[in-house]
Amino acid sequence: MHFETVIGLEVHVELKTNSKIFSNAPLHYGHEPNTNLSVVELGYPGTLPVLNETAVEYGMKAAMALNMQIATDTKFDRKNYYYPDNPKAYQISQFDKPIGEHGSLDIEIDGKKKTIGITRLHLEEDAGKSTHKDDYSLVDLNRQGTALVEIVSEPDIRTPEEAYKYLEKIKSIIQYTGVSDVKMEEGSLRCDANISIRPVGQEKFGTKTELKNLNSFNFVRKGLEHEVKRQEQVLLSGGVIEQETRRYDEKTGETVLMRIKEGADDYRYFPEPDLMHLHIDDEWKERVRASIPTLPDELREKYINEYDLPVYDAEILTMRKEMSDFFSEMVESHKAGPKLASNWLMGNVNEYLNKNNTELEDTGLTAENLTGMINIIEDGTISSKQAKKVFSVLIEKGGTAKQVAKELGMEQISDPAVLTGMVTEVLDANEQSVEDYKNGKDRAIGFLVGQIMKKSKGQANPKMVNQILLEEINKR
Ligand SMILES: Nc1ncnc2c1ncn2[C@@H]1O[C@H](COP(=O)(O)OP(=O)(O)OP(=O)(O)O)[C@@H](O)[C@H]1O
Ligand SMILES: [Mg+2]
Ligand SMILES: [Mg+2]
Repeated sequence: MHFETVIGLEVHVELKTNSKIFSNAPLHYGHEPNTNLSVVELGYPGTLPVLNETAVEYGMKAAMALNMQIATDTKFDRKNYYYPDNPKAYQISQFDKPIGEHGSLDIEIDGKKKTIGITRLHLEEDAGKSTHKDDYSLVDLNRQGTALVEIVSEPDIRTPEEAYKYLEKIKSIIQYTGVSDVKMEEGSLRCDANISIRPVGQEKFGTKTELKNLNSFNFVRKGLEHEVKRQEQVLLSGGVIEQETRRYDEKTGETVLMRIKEGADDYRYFPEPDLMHLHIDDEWKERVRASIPTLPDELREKYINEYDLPVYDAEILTMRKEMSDFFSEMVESHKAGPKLASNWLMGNVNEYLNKNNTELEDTGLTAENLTGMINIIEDGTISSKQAKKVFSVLIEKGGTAKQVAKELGMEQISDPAVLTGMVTEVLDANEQSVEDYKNGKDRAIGFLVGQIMKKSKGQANPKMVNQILLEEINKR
């Protein structure tokens, strides 16, 4: 029997607000445990939540960037559950009136566009963080009350690879809006993956399991791949899939049972009595909409159509906003050739960023100086080999390419008069080679070029040397 896979993803994104969603406690990643707290997060009786306006705007921004309709009337609800990292014993979330609905995003699979529906985006507060040791557990409530959006996809995803692409796209779009750092390693982007299989041709969905503890996009893909196989085995051996939550184990690459999944009824959702309905008028919506920058899909089209970049280049350059801003500045403000600019960014620059695990904005490189370097390669001031050394200095320390090349003593000799002088000297000293060349031994040229390069300590412009050499030989 052949099965088809059905996947729906829940993505949680922490919003980069200065304070928490329902209190003025500050937000900092990596602070001493249990220091960024107020009585609201601690659930003291008699405390009241106050909604953070920026969190609402950030939620709207993310929802708009994902092509969603923004609610005019929205409200908050209590989702009740007890866990040590949730001292109030409920989470304020949104149940039946989320801030955003009916969205979508496009992914590309084998060169074809596929649209994935997004059911909803709702605002909620994050829980604290538990760390489990051998015989005890630690609770850090700093994260408690952090503004969060949950973005729930339609079950439109059909393969683990599509799930991977969907996550990359969501990450990129949210990163462009600036409402979150979307760093999976710091937990500001997290993903739960729901998955079921059904016999090919069957319309009704199979029972789903939900995978948690997926700490990278790669683990999401691997966890789903494993879960497809596991569910197939269960069904083929006559078993049934239980609706359950499973944990992905990074060491074994397998998924293991965590708990039988609660249904929505178990949470006893009810309207949050301490917060009023929130009305979002058109004026507010439009103000927020106007603050959304050009998003990656639109930029990608522009790079392909206006700058003639290959699809691959356009895709890589538009993944992160810093990168596309940098590229656009090179091309638009400093008139760099798009393909040359792209080659450097996708090649040496990306290689450096990956190797050093750093971001473009934390290096010494500027769009102006990288363009300047490309220009002095083009006009022959430095060779492309020398450029590698100049580049290292530019990205590590900064400076202009001209100045760095001068400091490294590597400016190419491109003055025709100086080069002609060198060529003449070498020809005078190697009459036999000149003779050989005239008798058809082409290899003699290589020897002569070598002598000139040696004389110039490698600094002669090779293109010009070749040209002048041939002219001077022909004169003899
Ligand atoms: N049969 C199915 N197979 C695979 N995915 C499914 C199936 N049915 C629903 N889904 C997906 O599962 C996800 C359910 O997420 P949702 O947030 O609505 O519920 P939940 O996981 O029960 O709630 P909670 O936020 O409490 O975890 C959605 O992305 C949906 O597309
Ligand atoms: Mg959910
Ligand atoms: Mg879920």
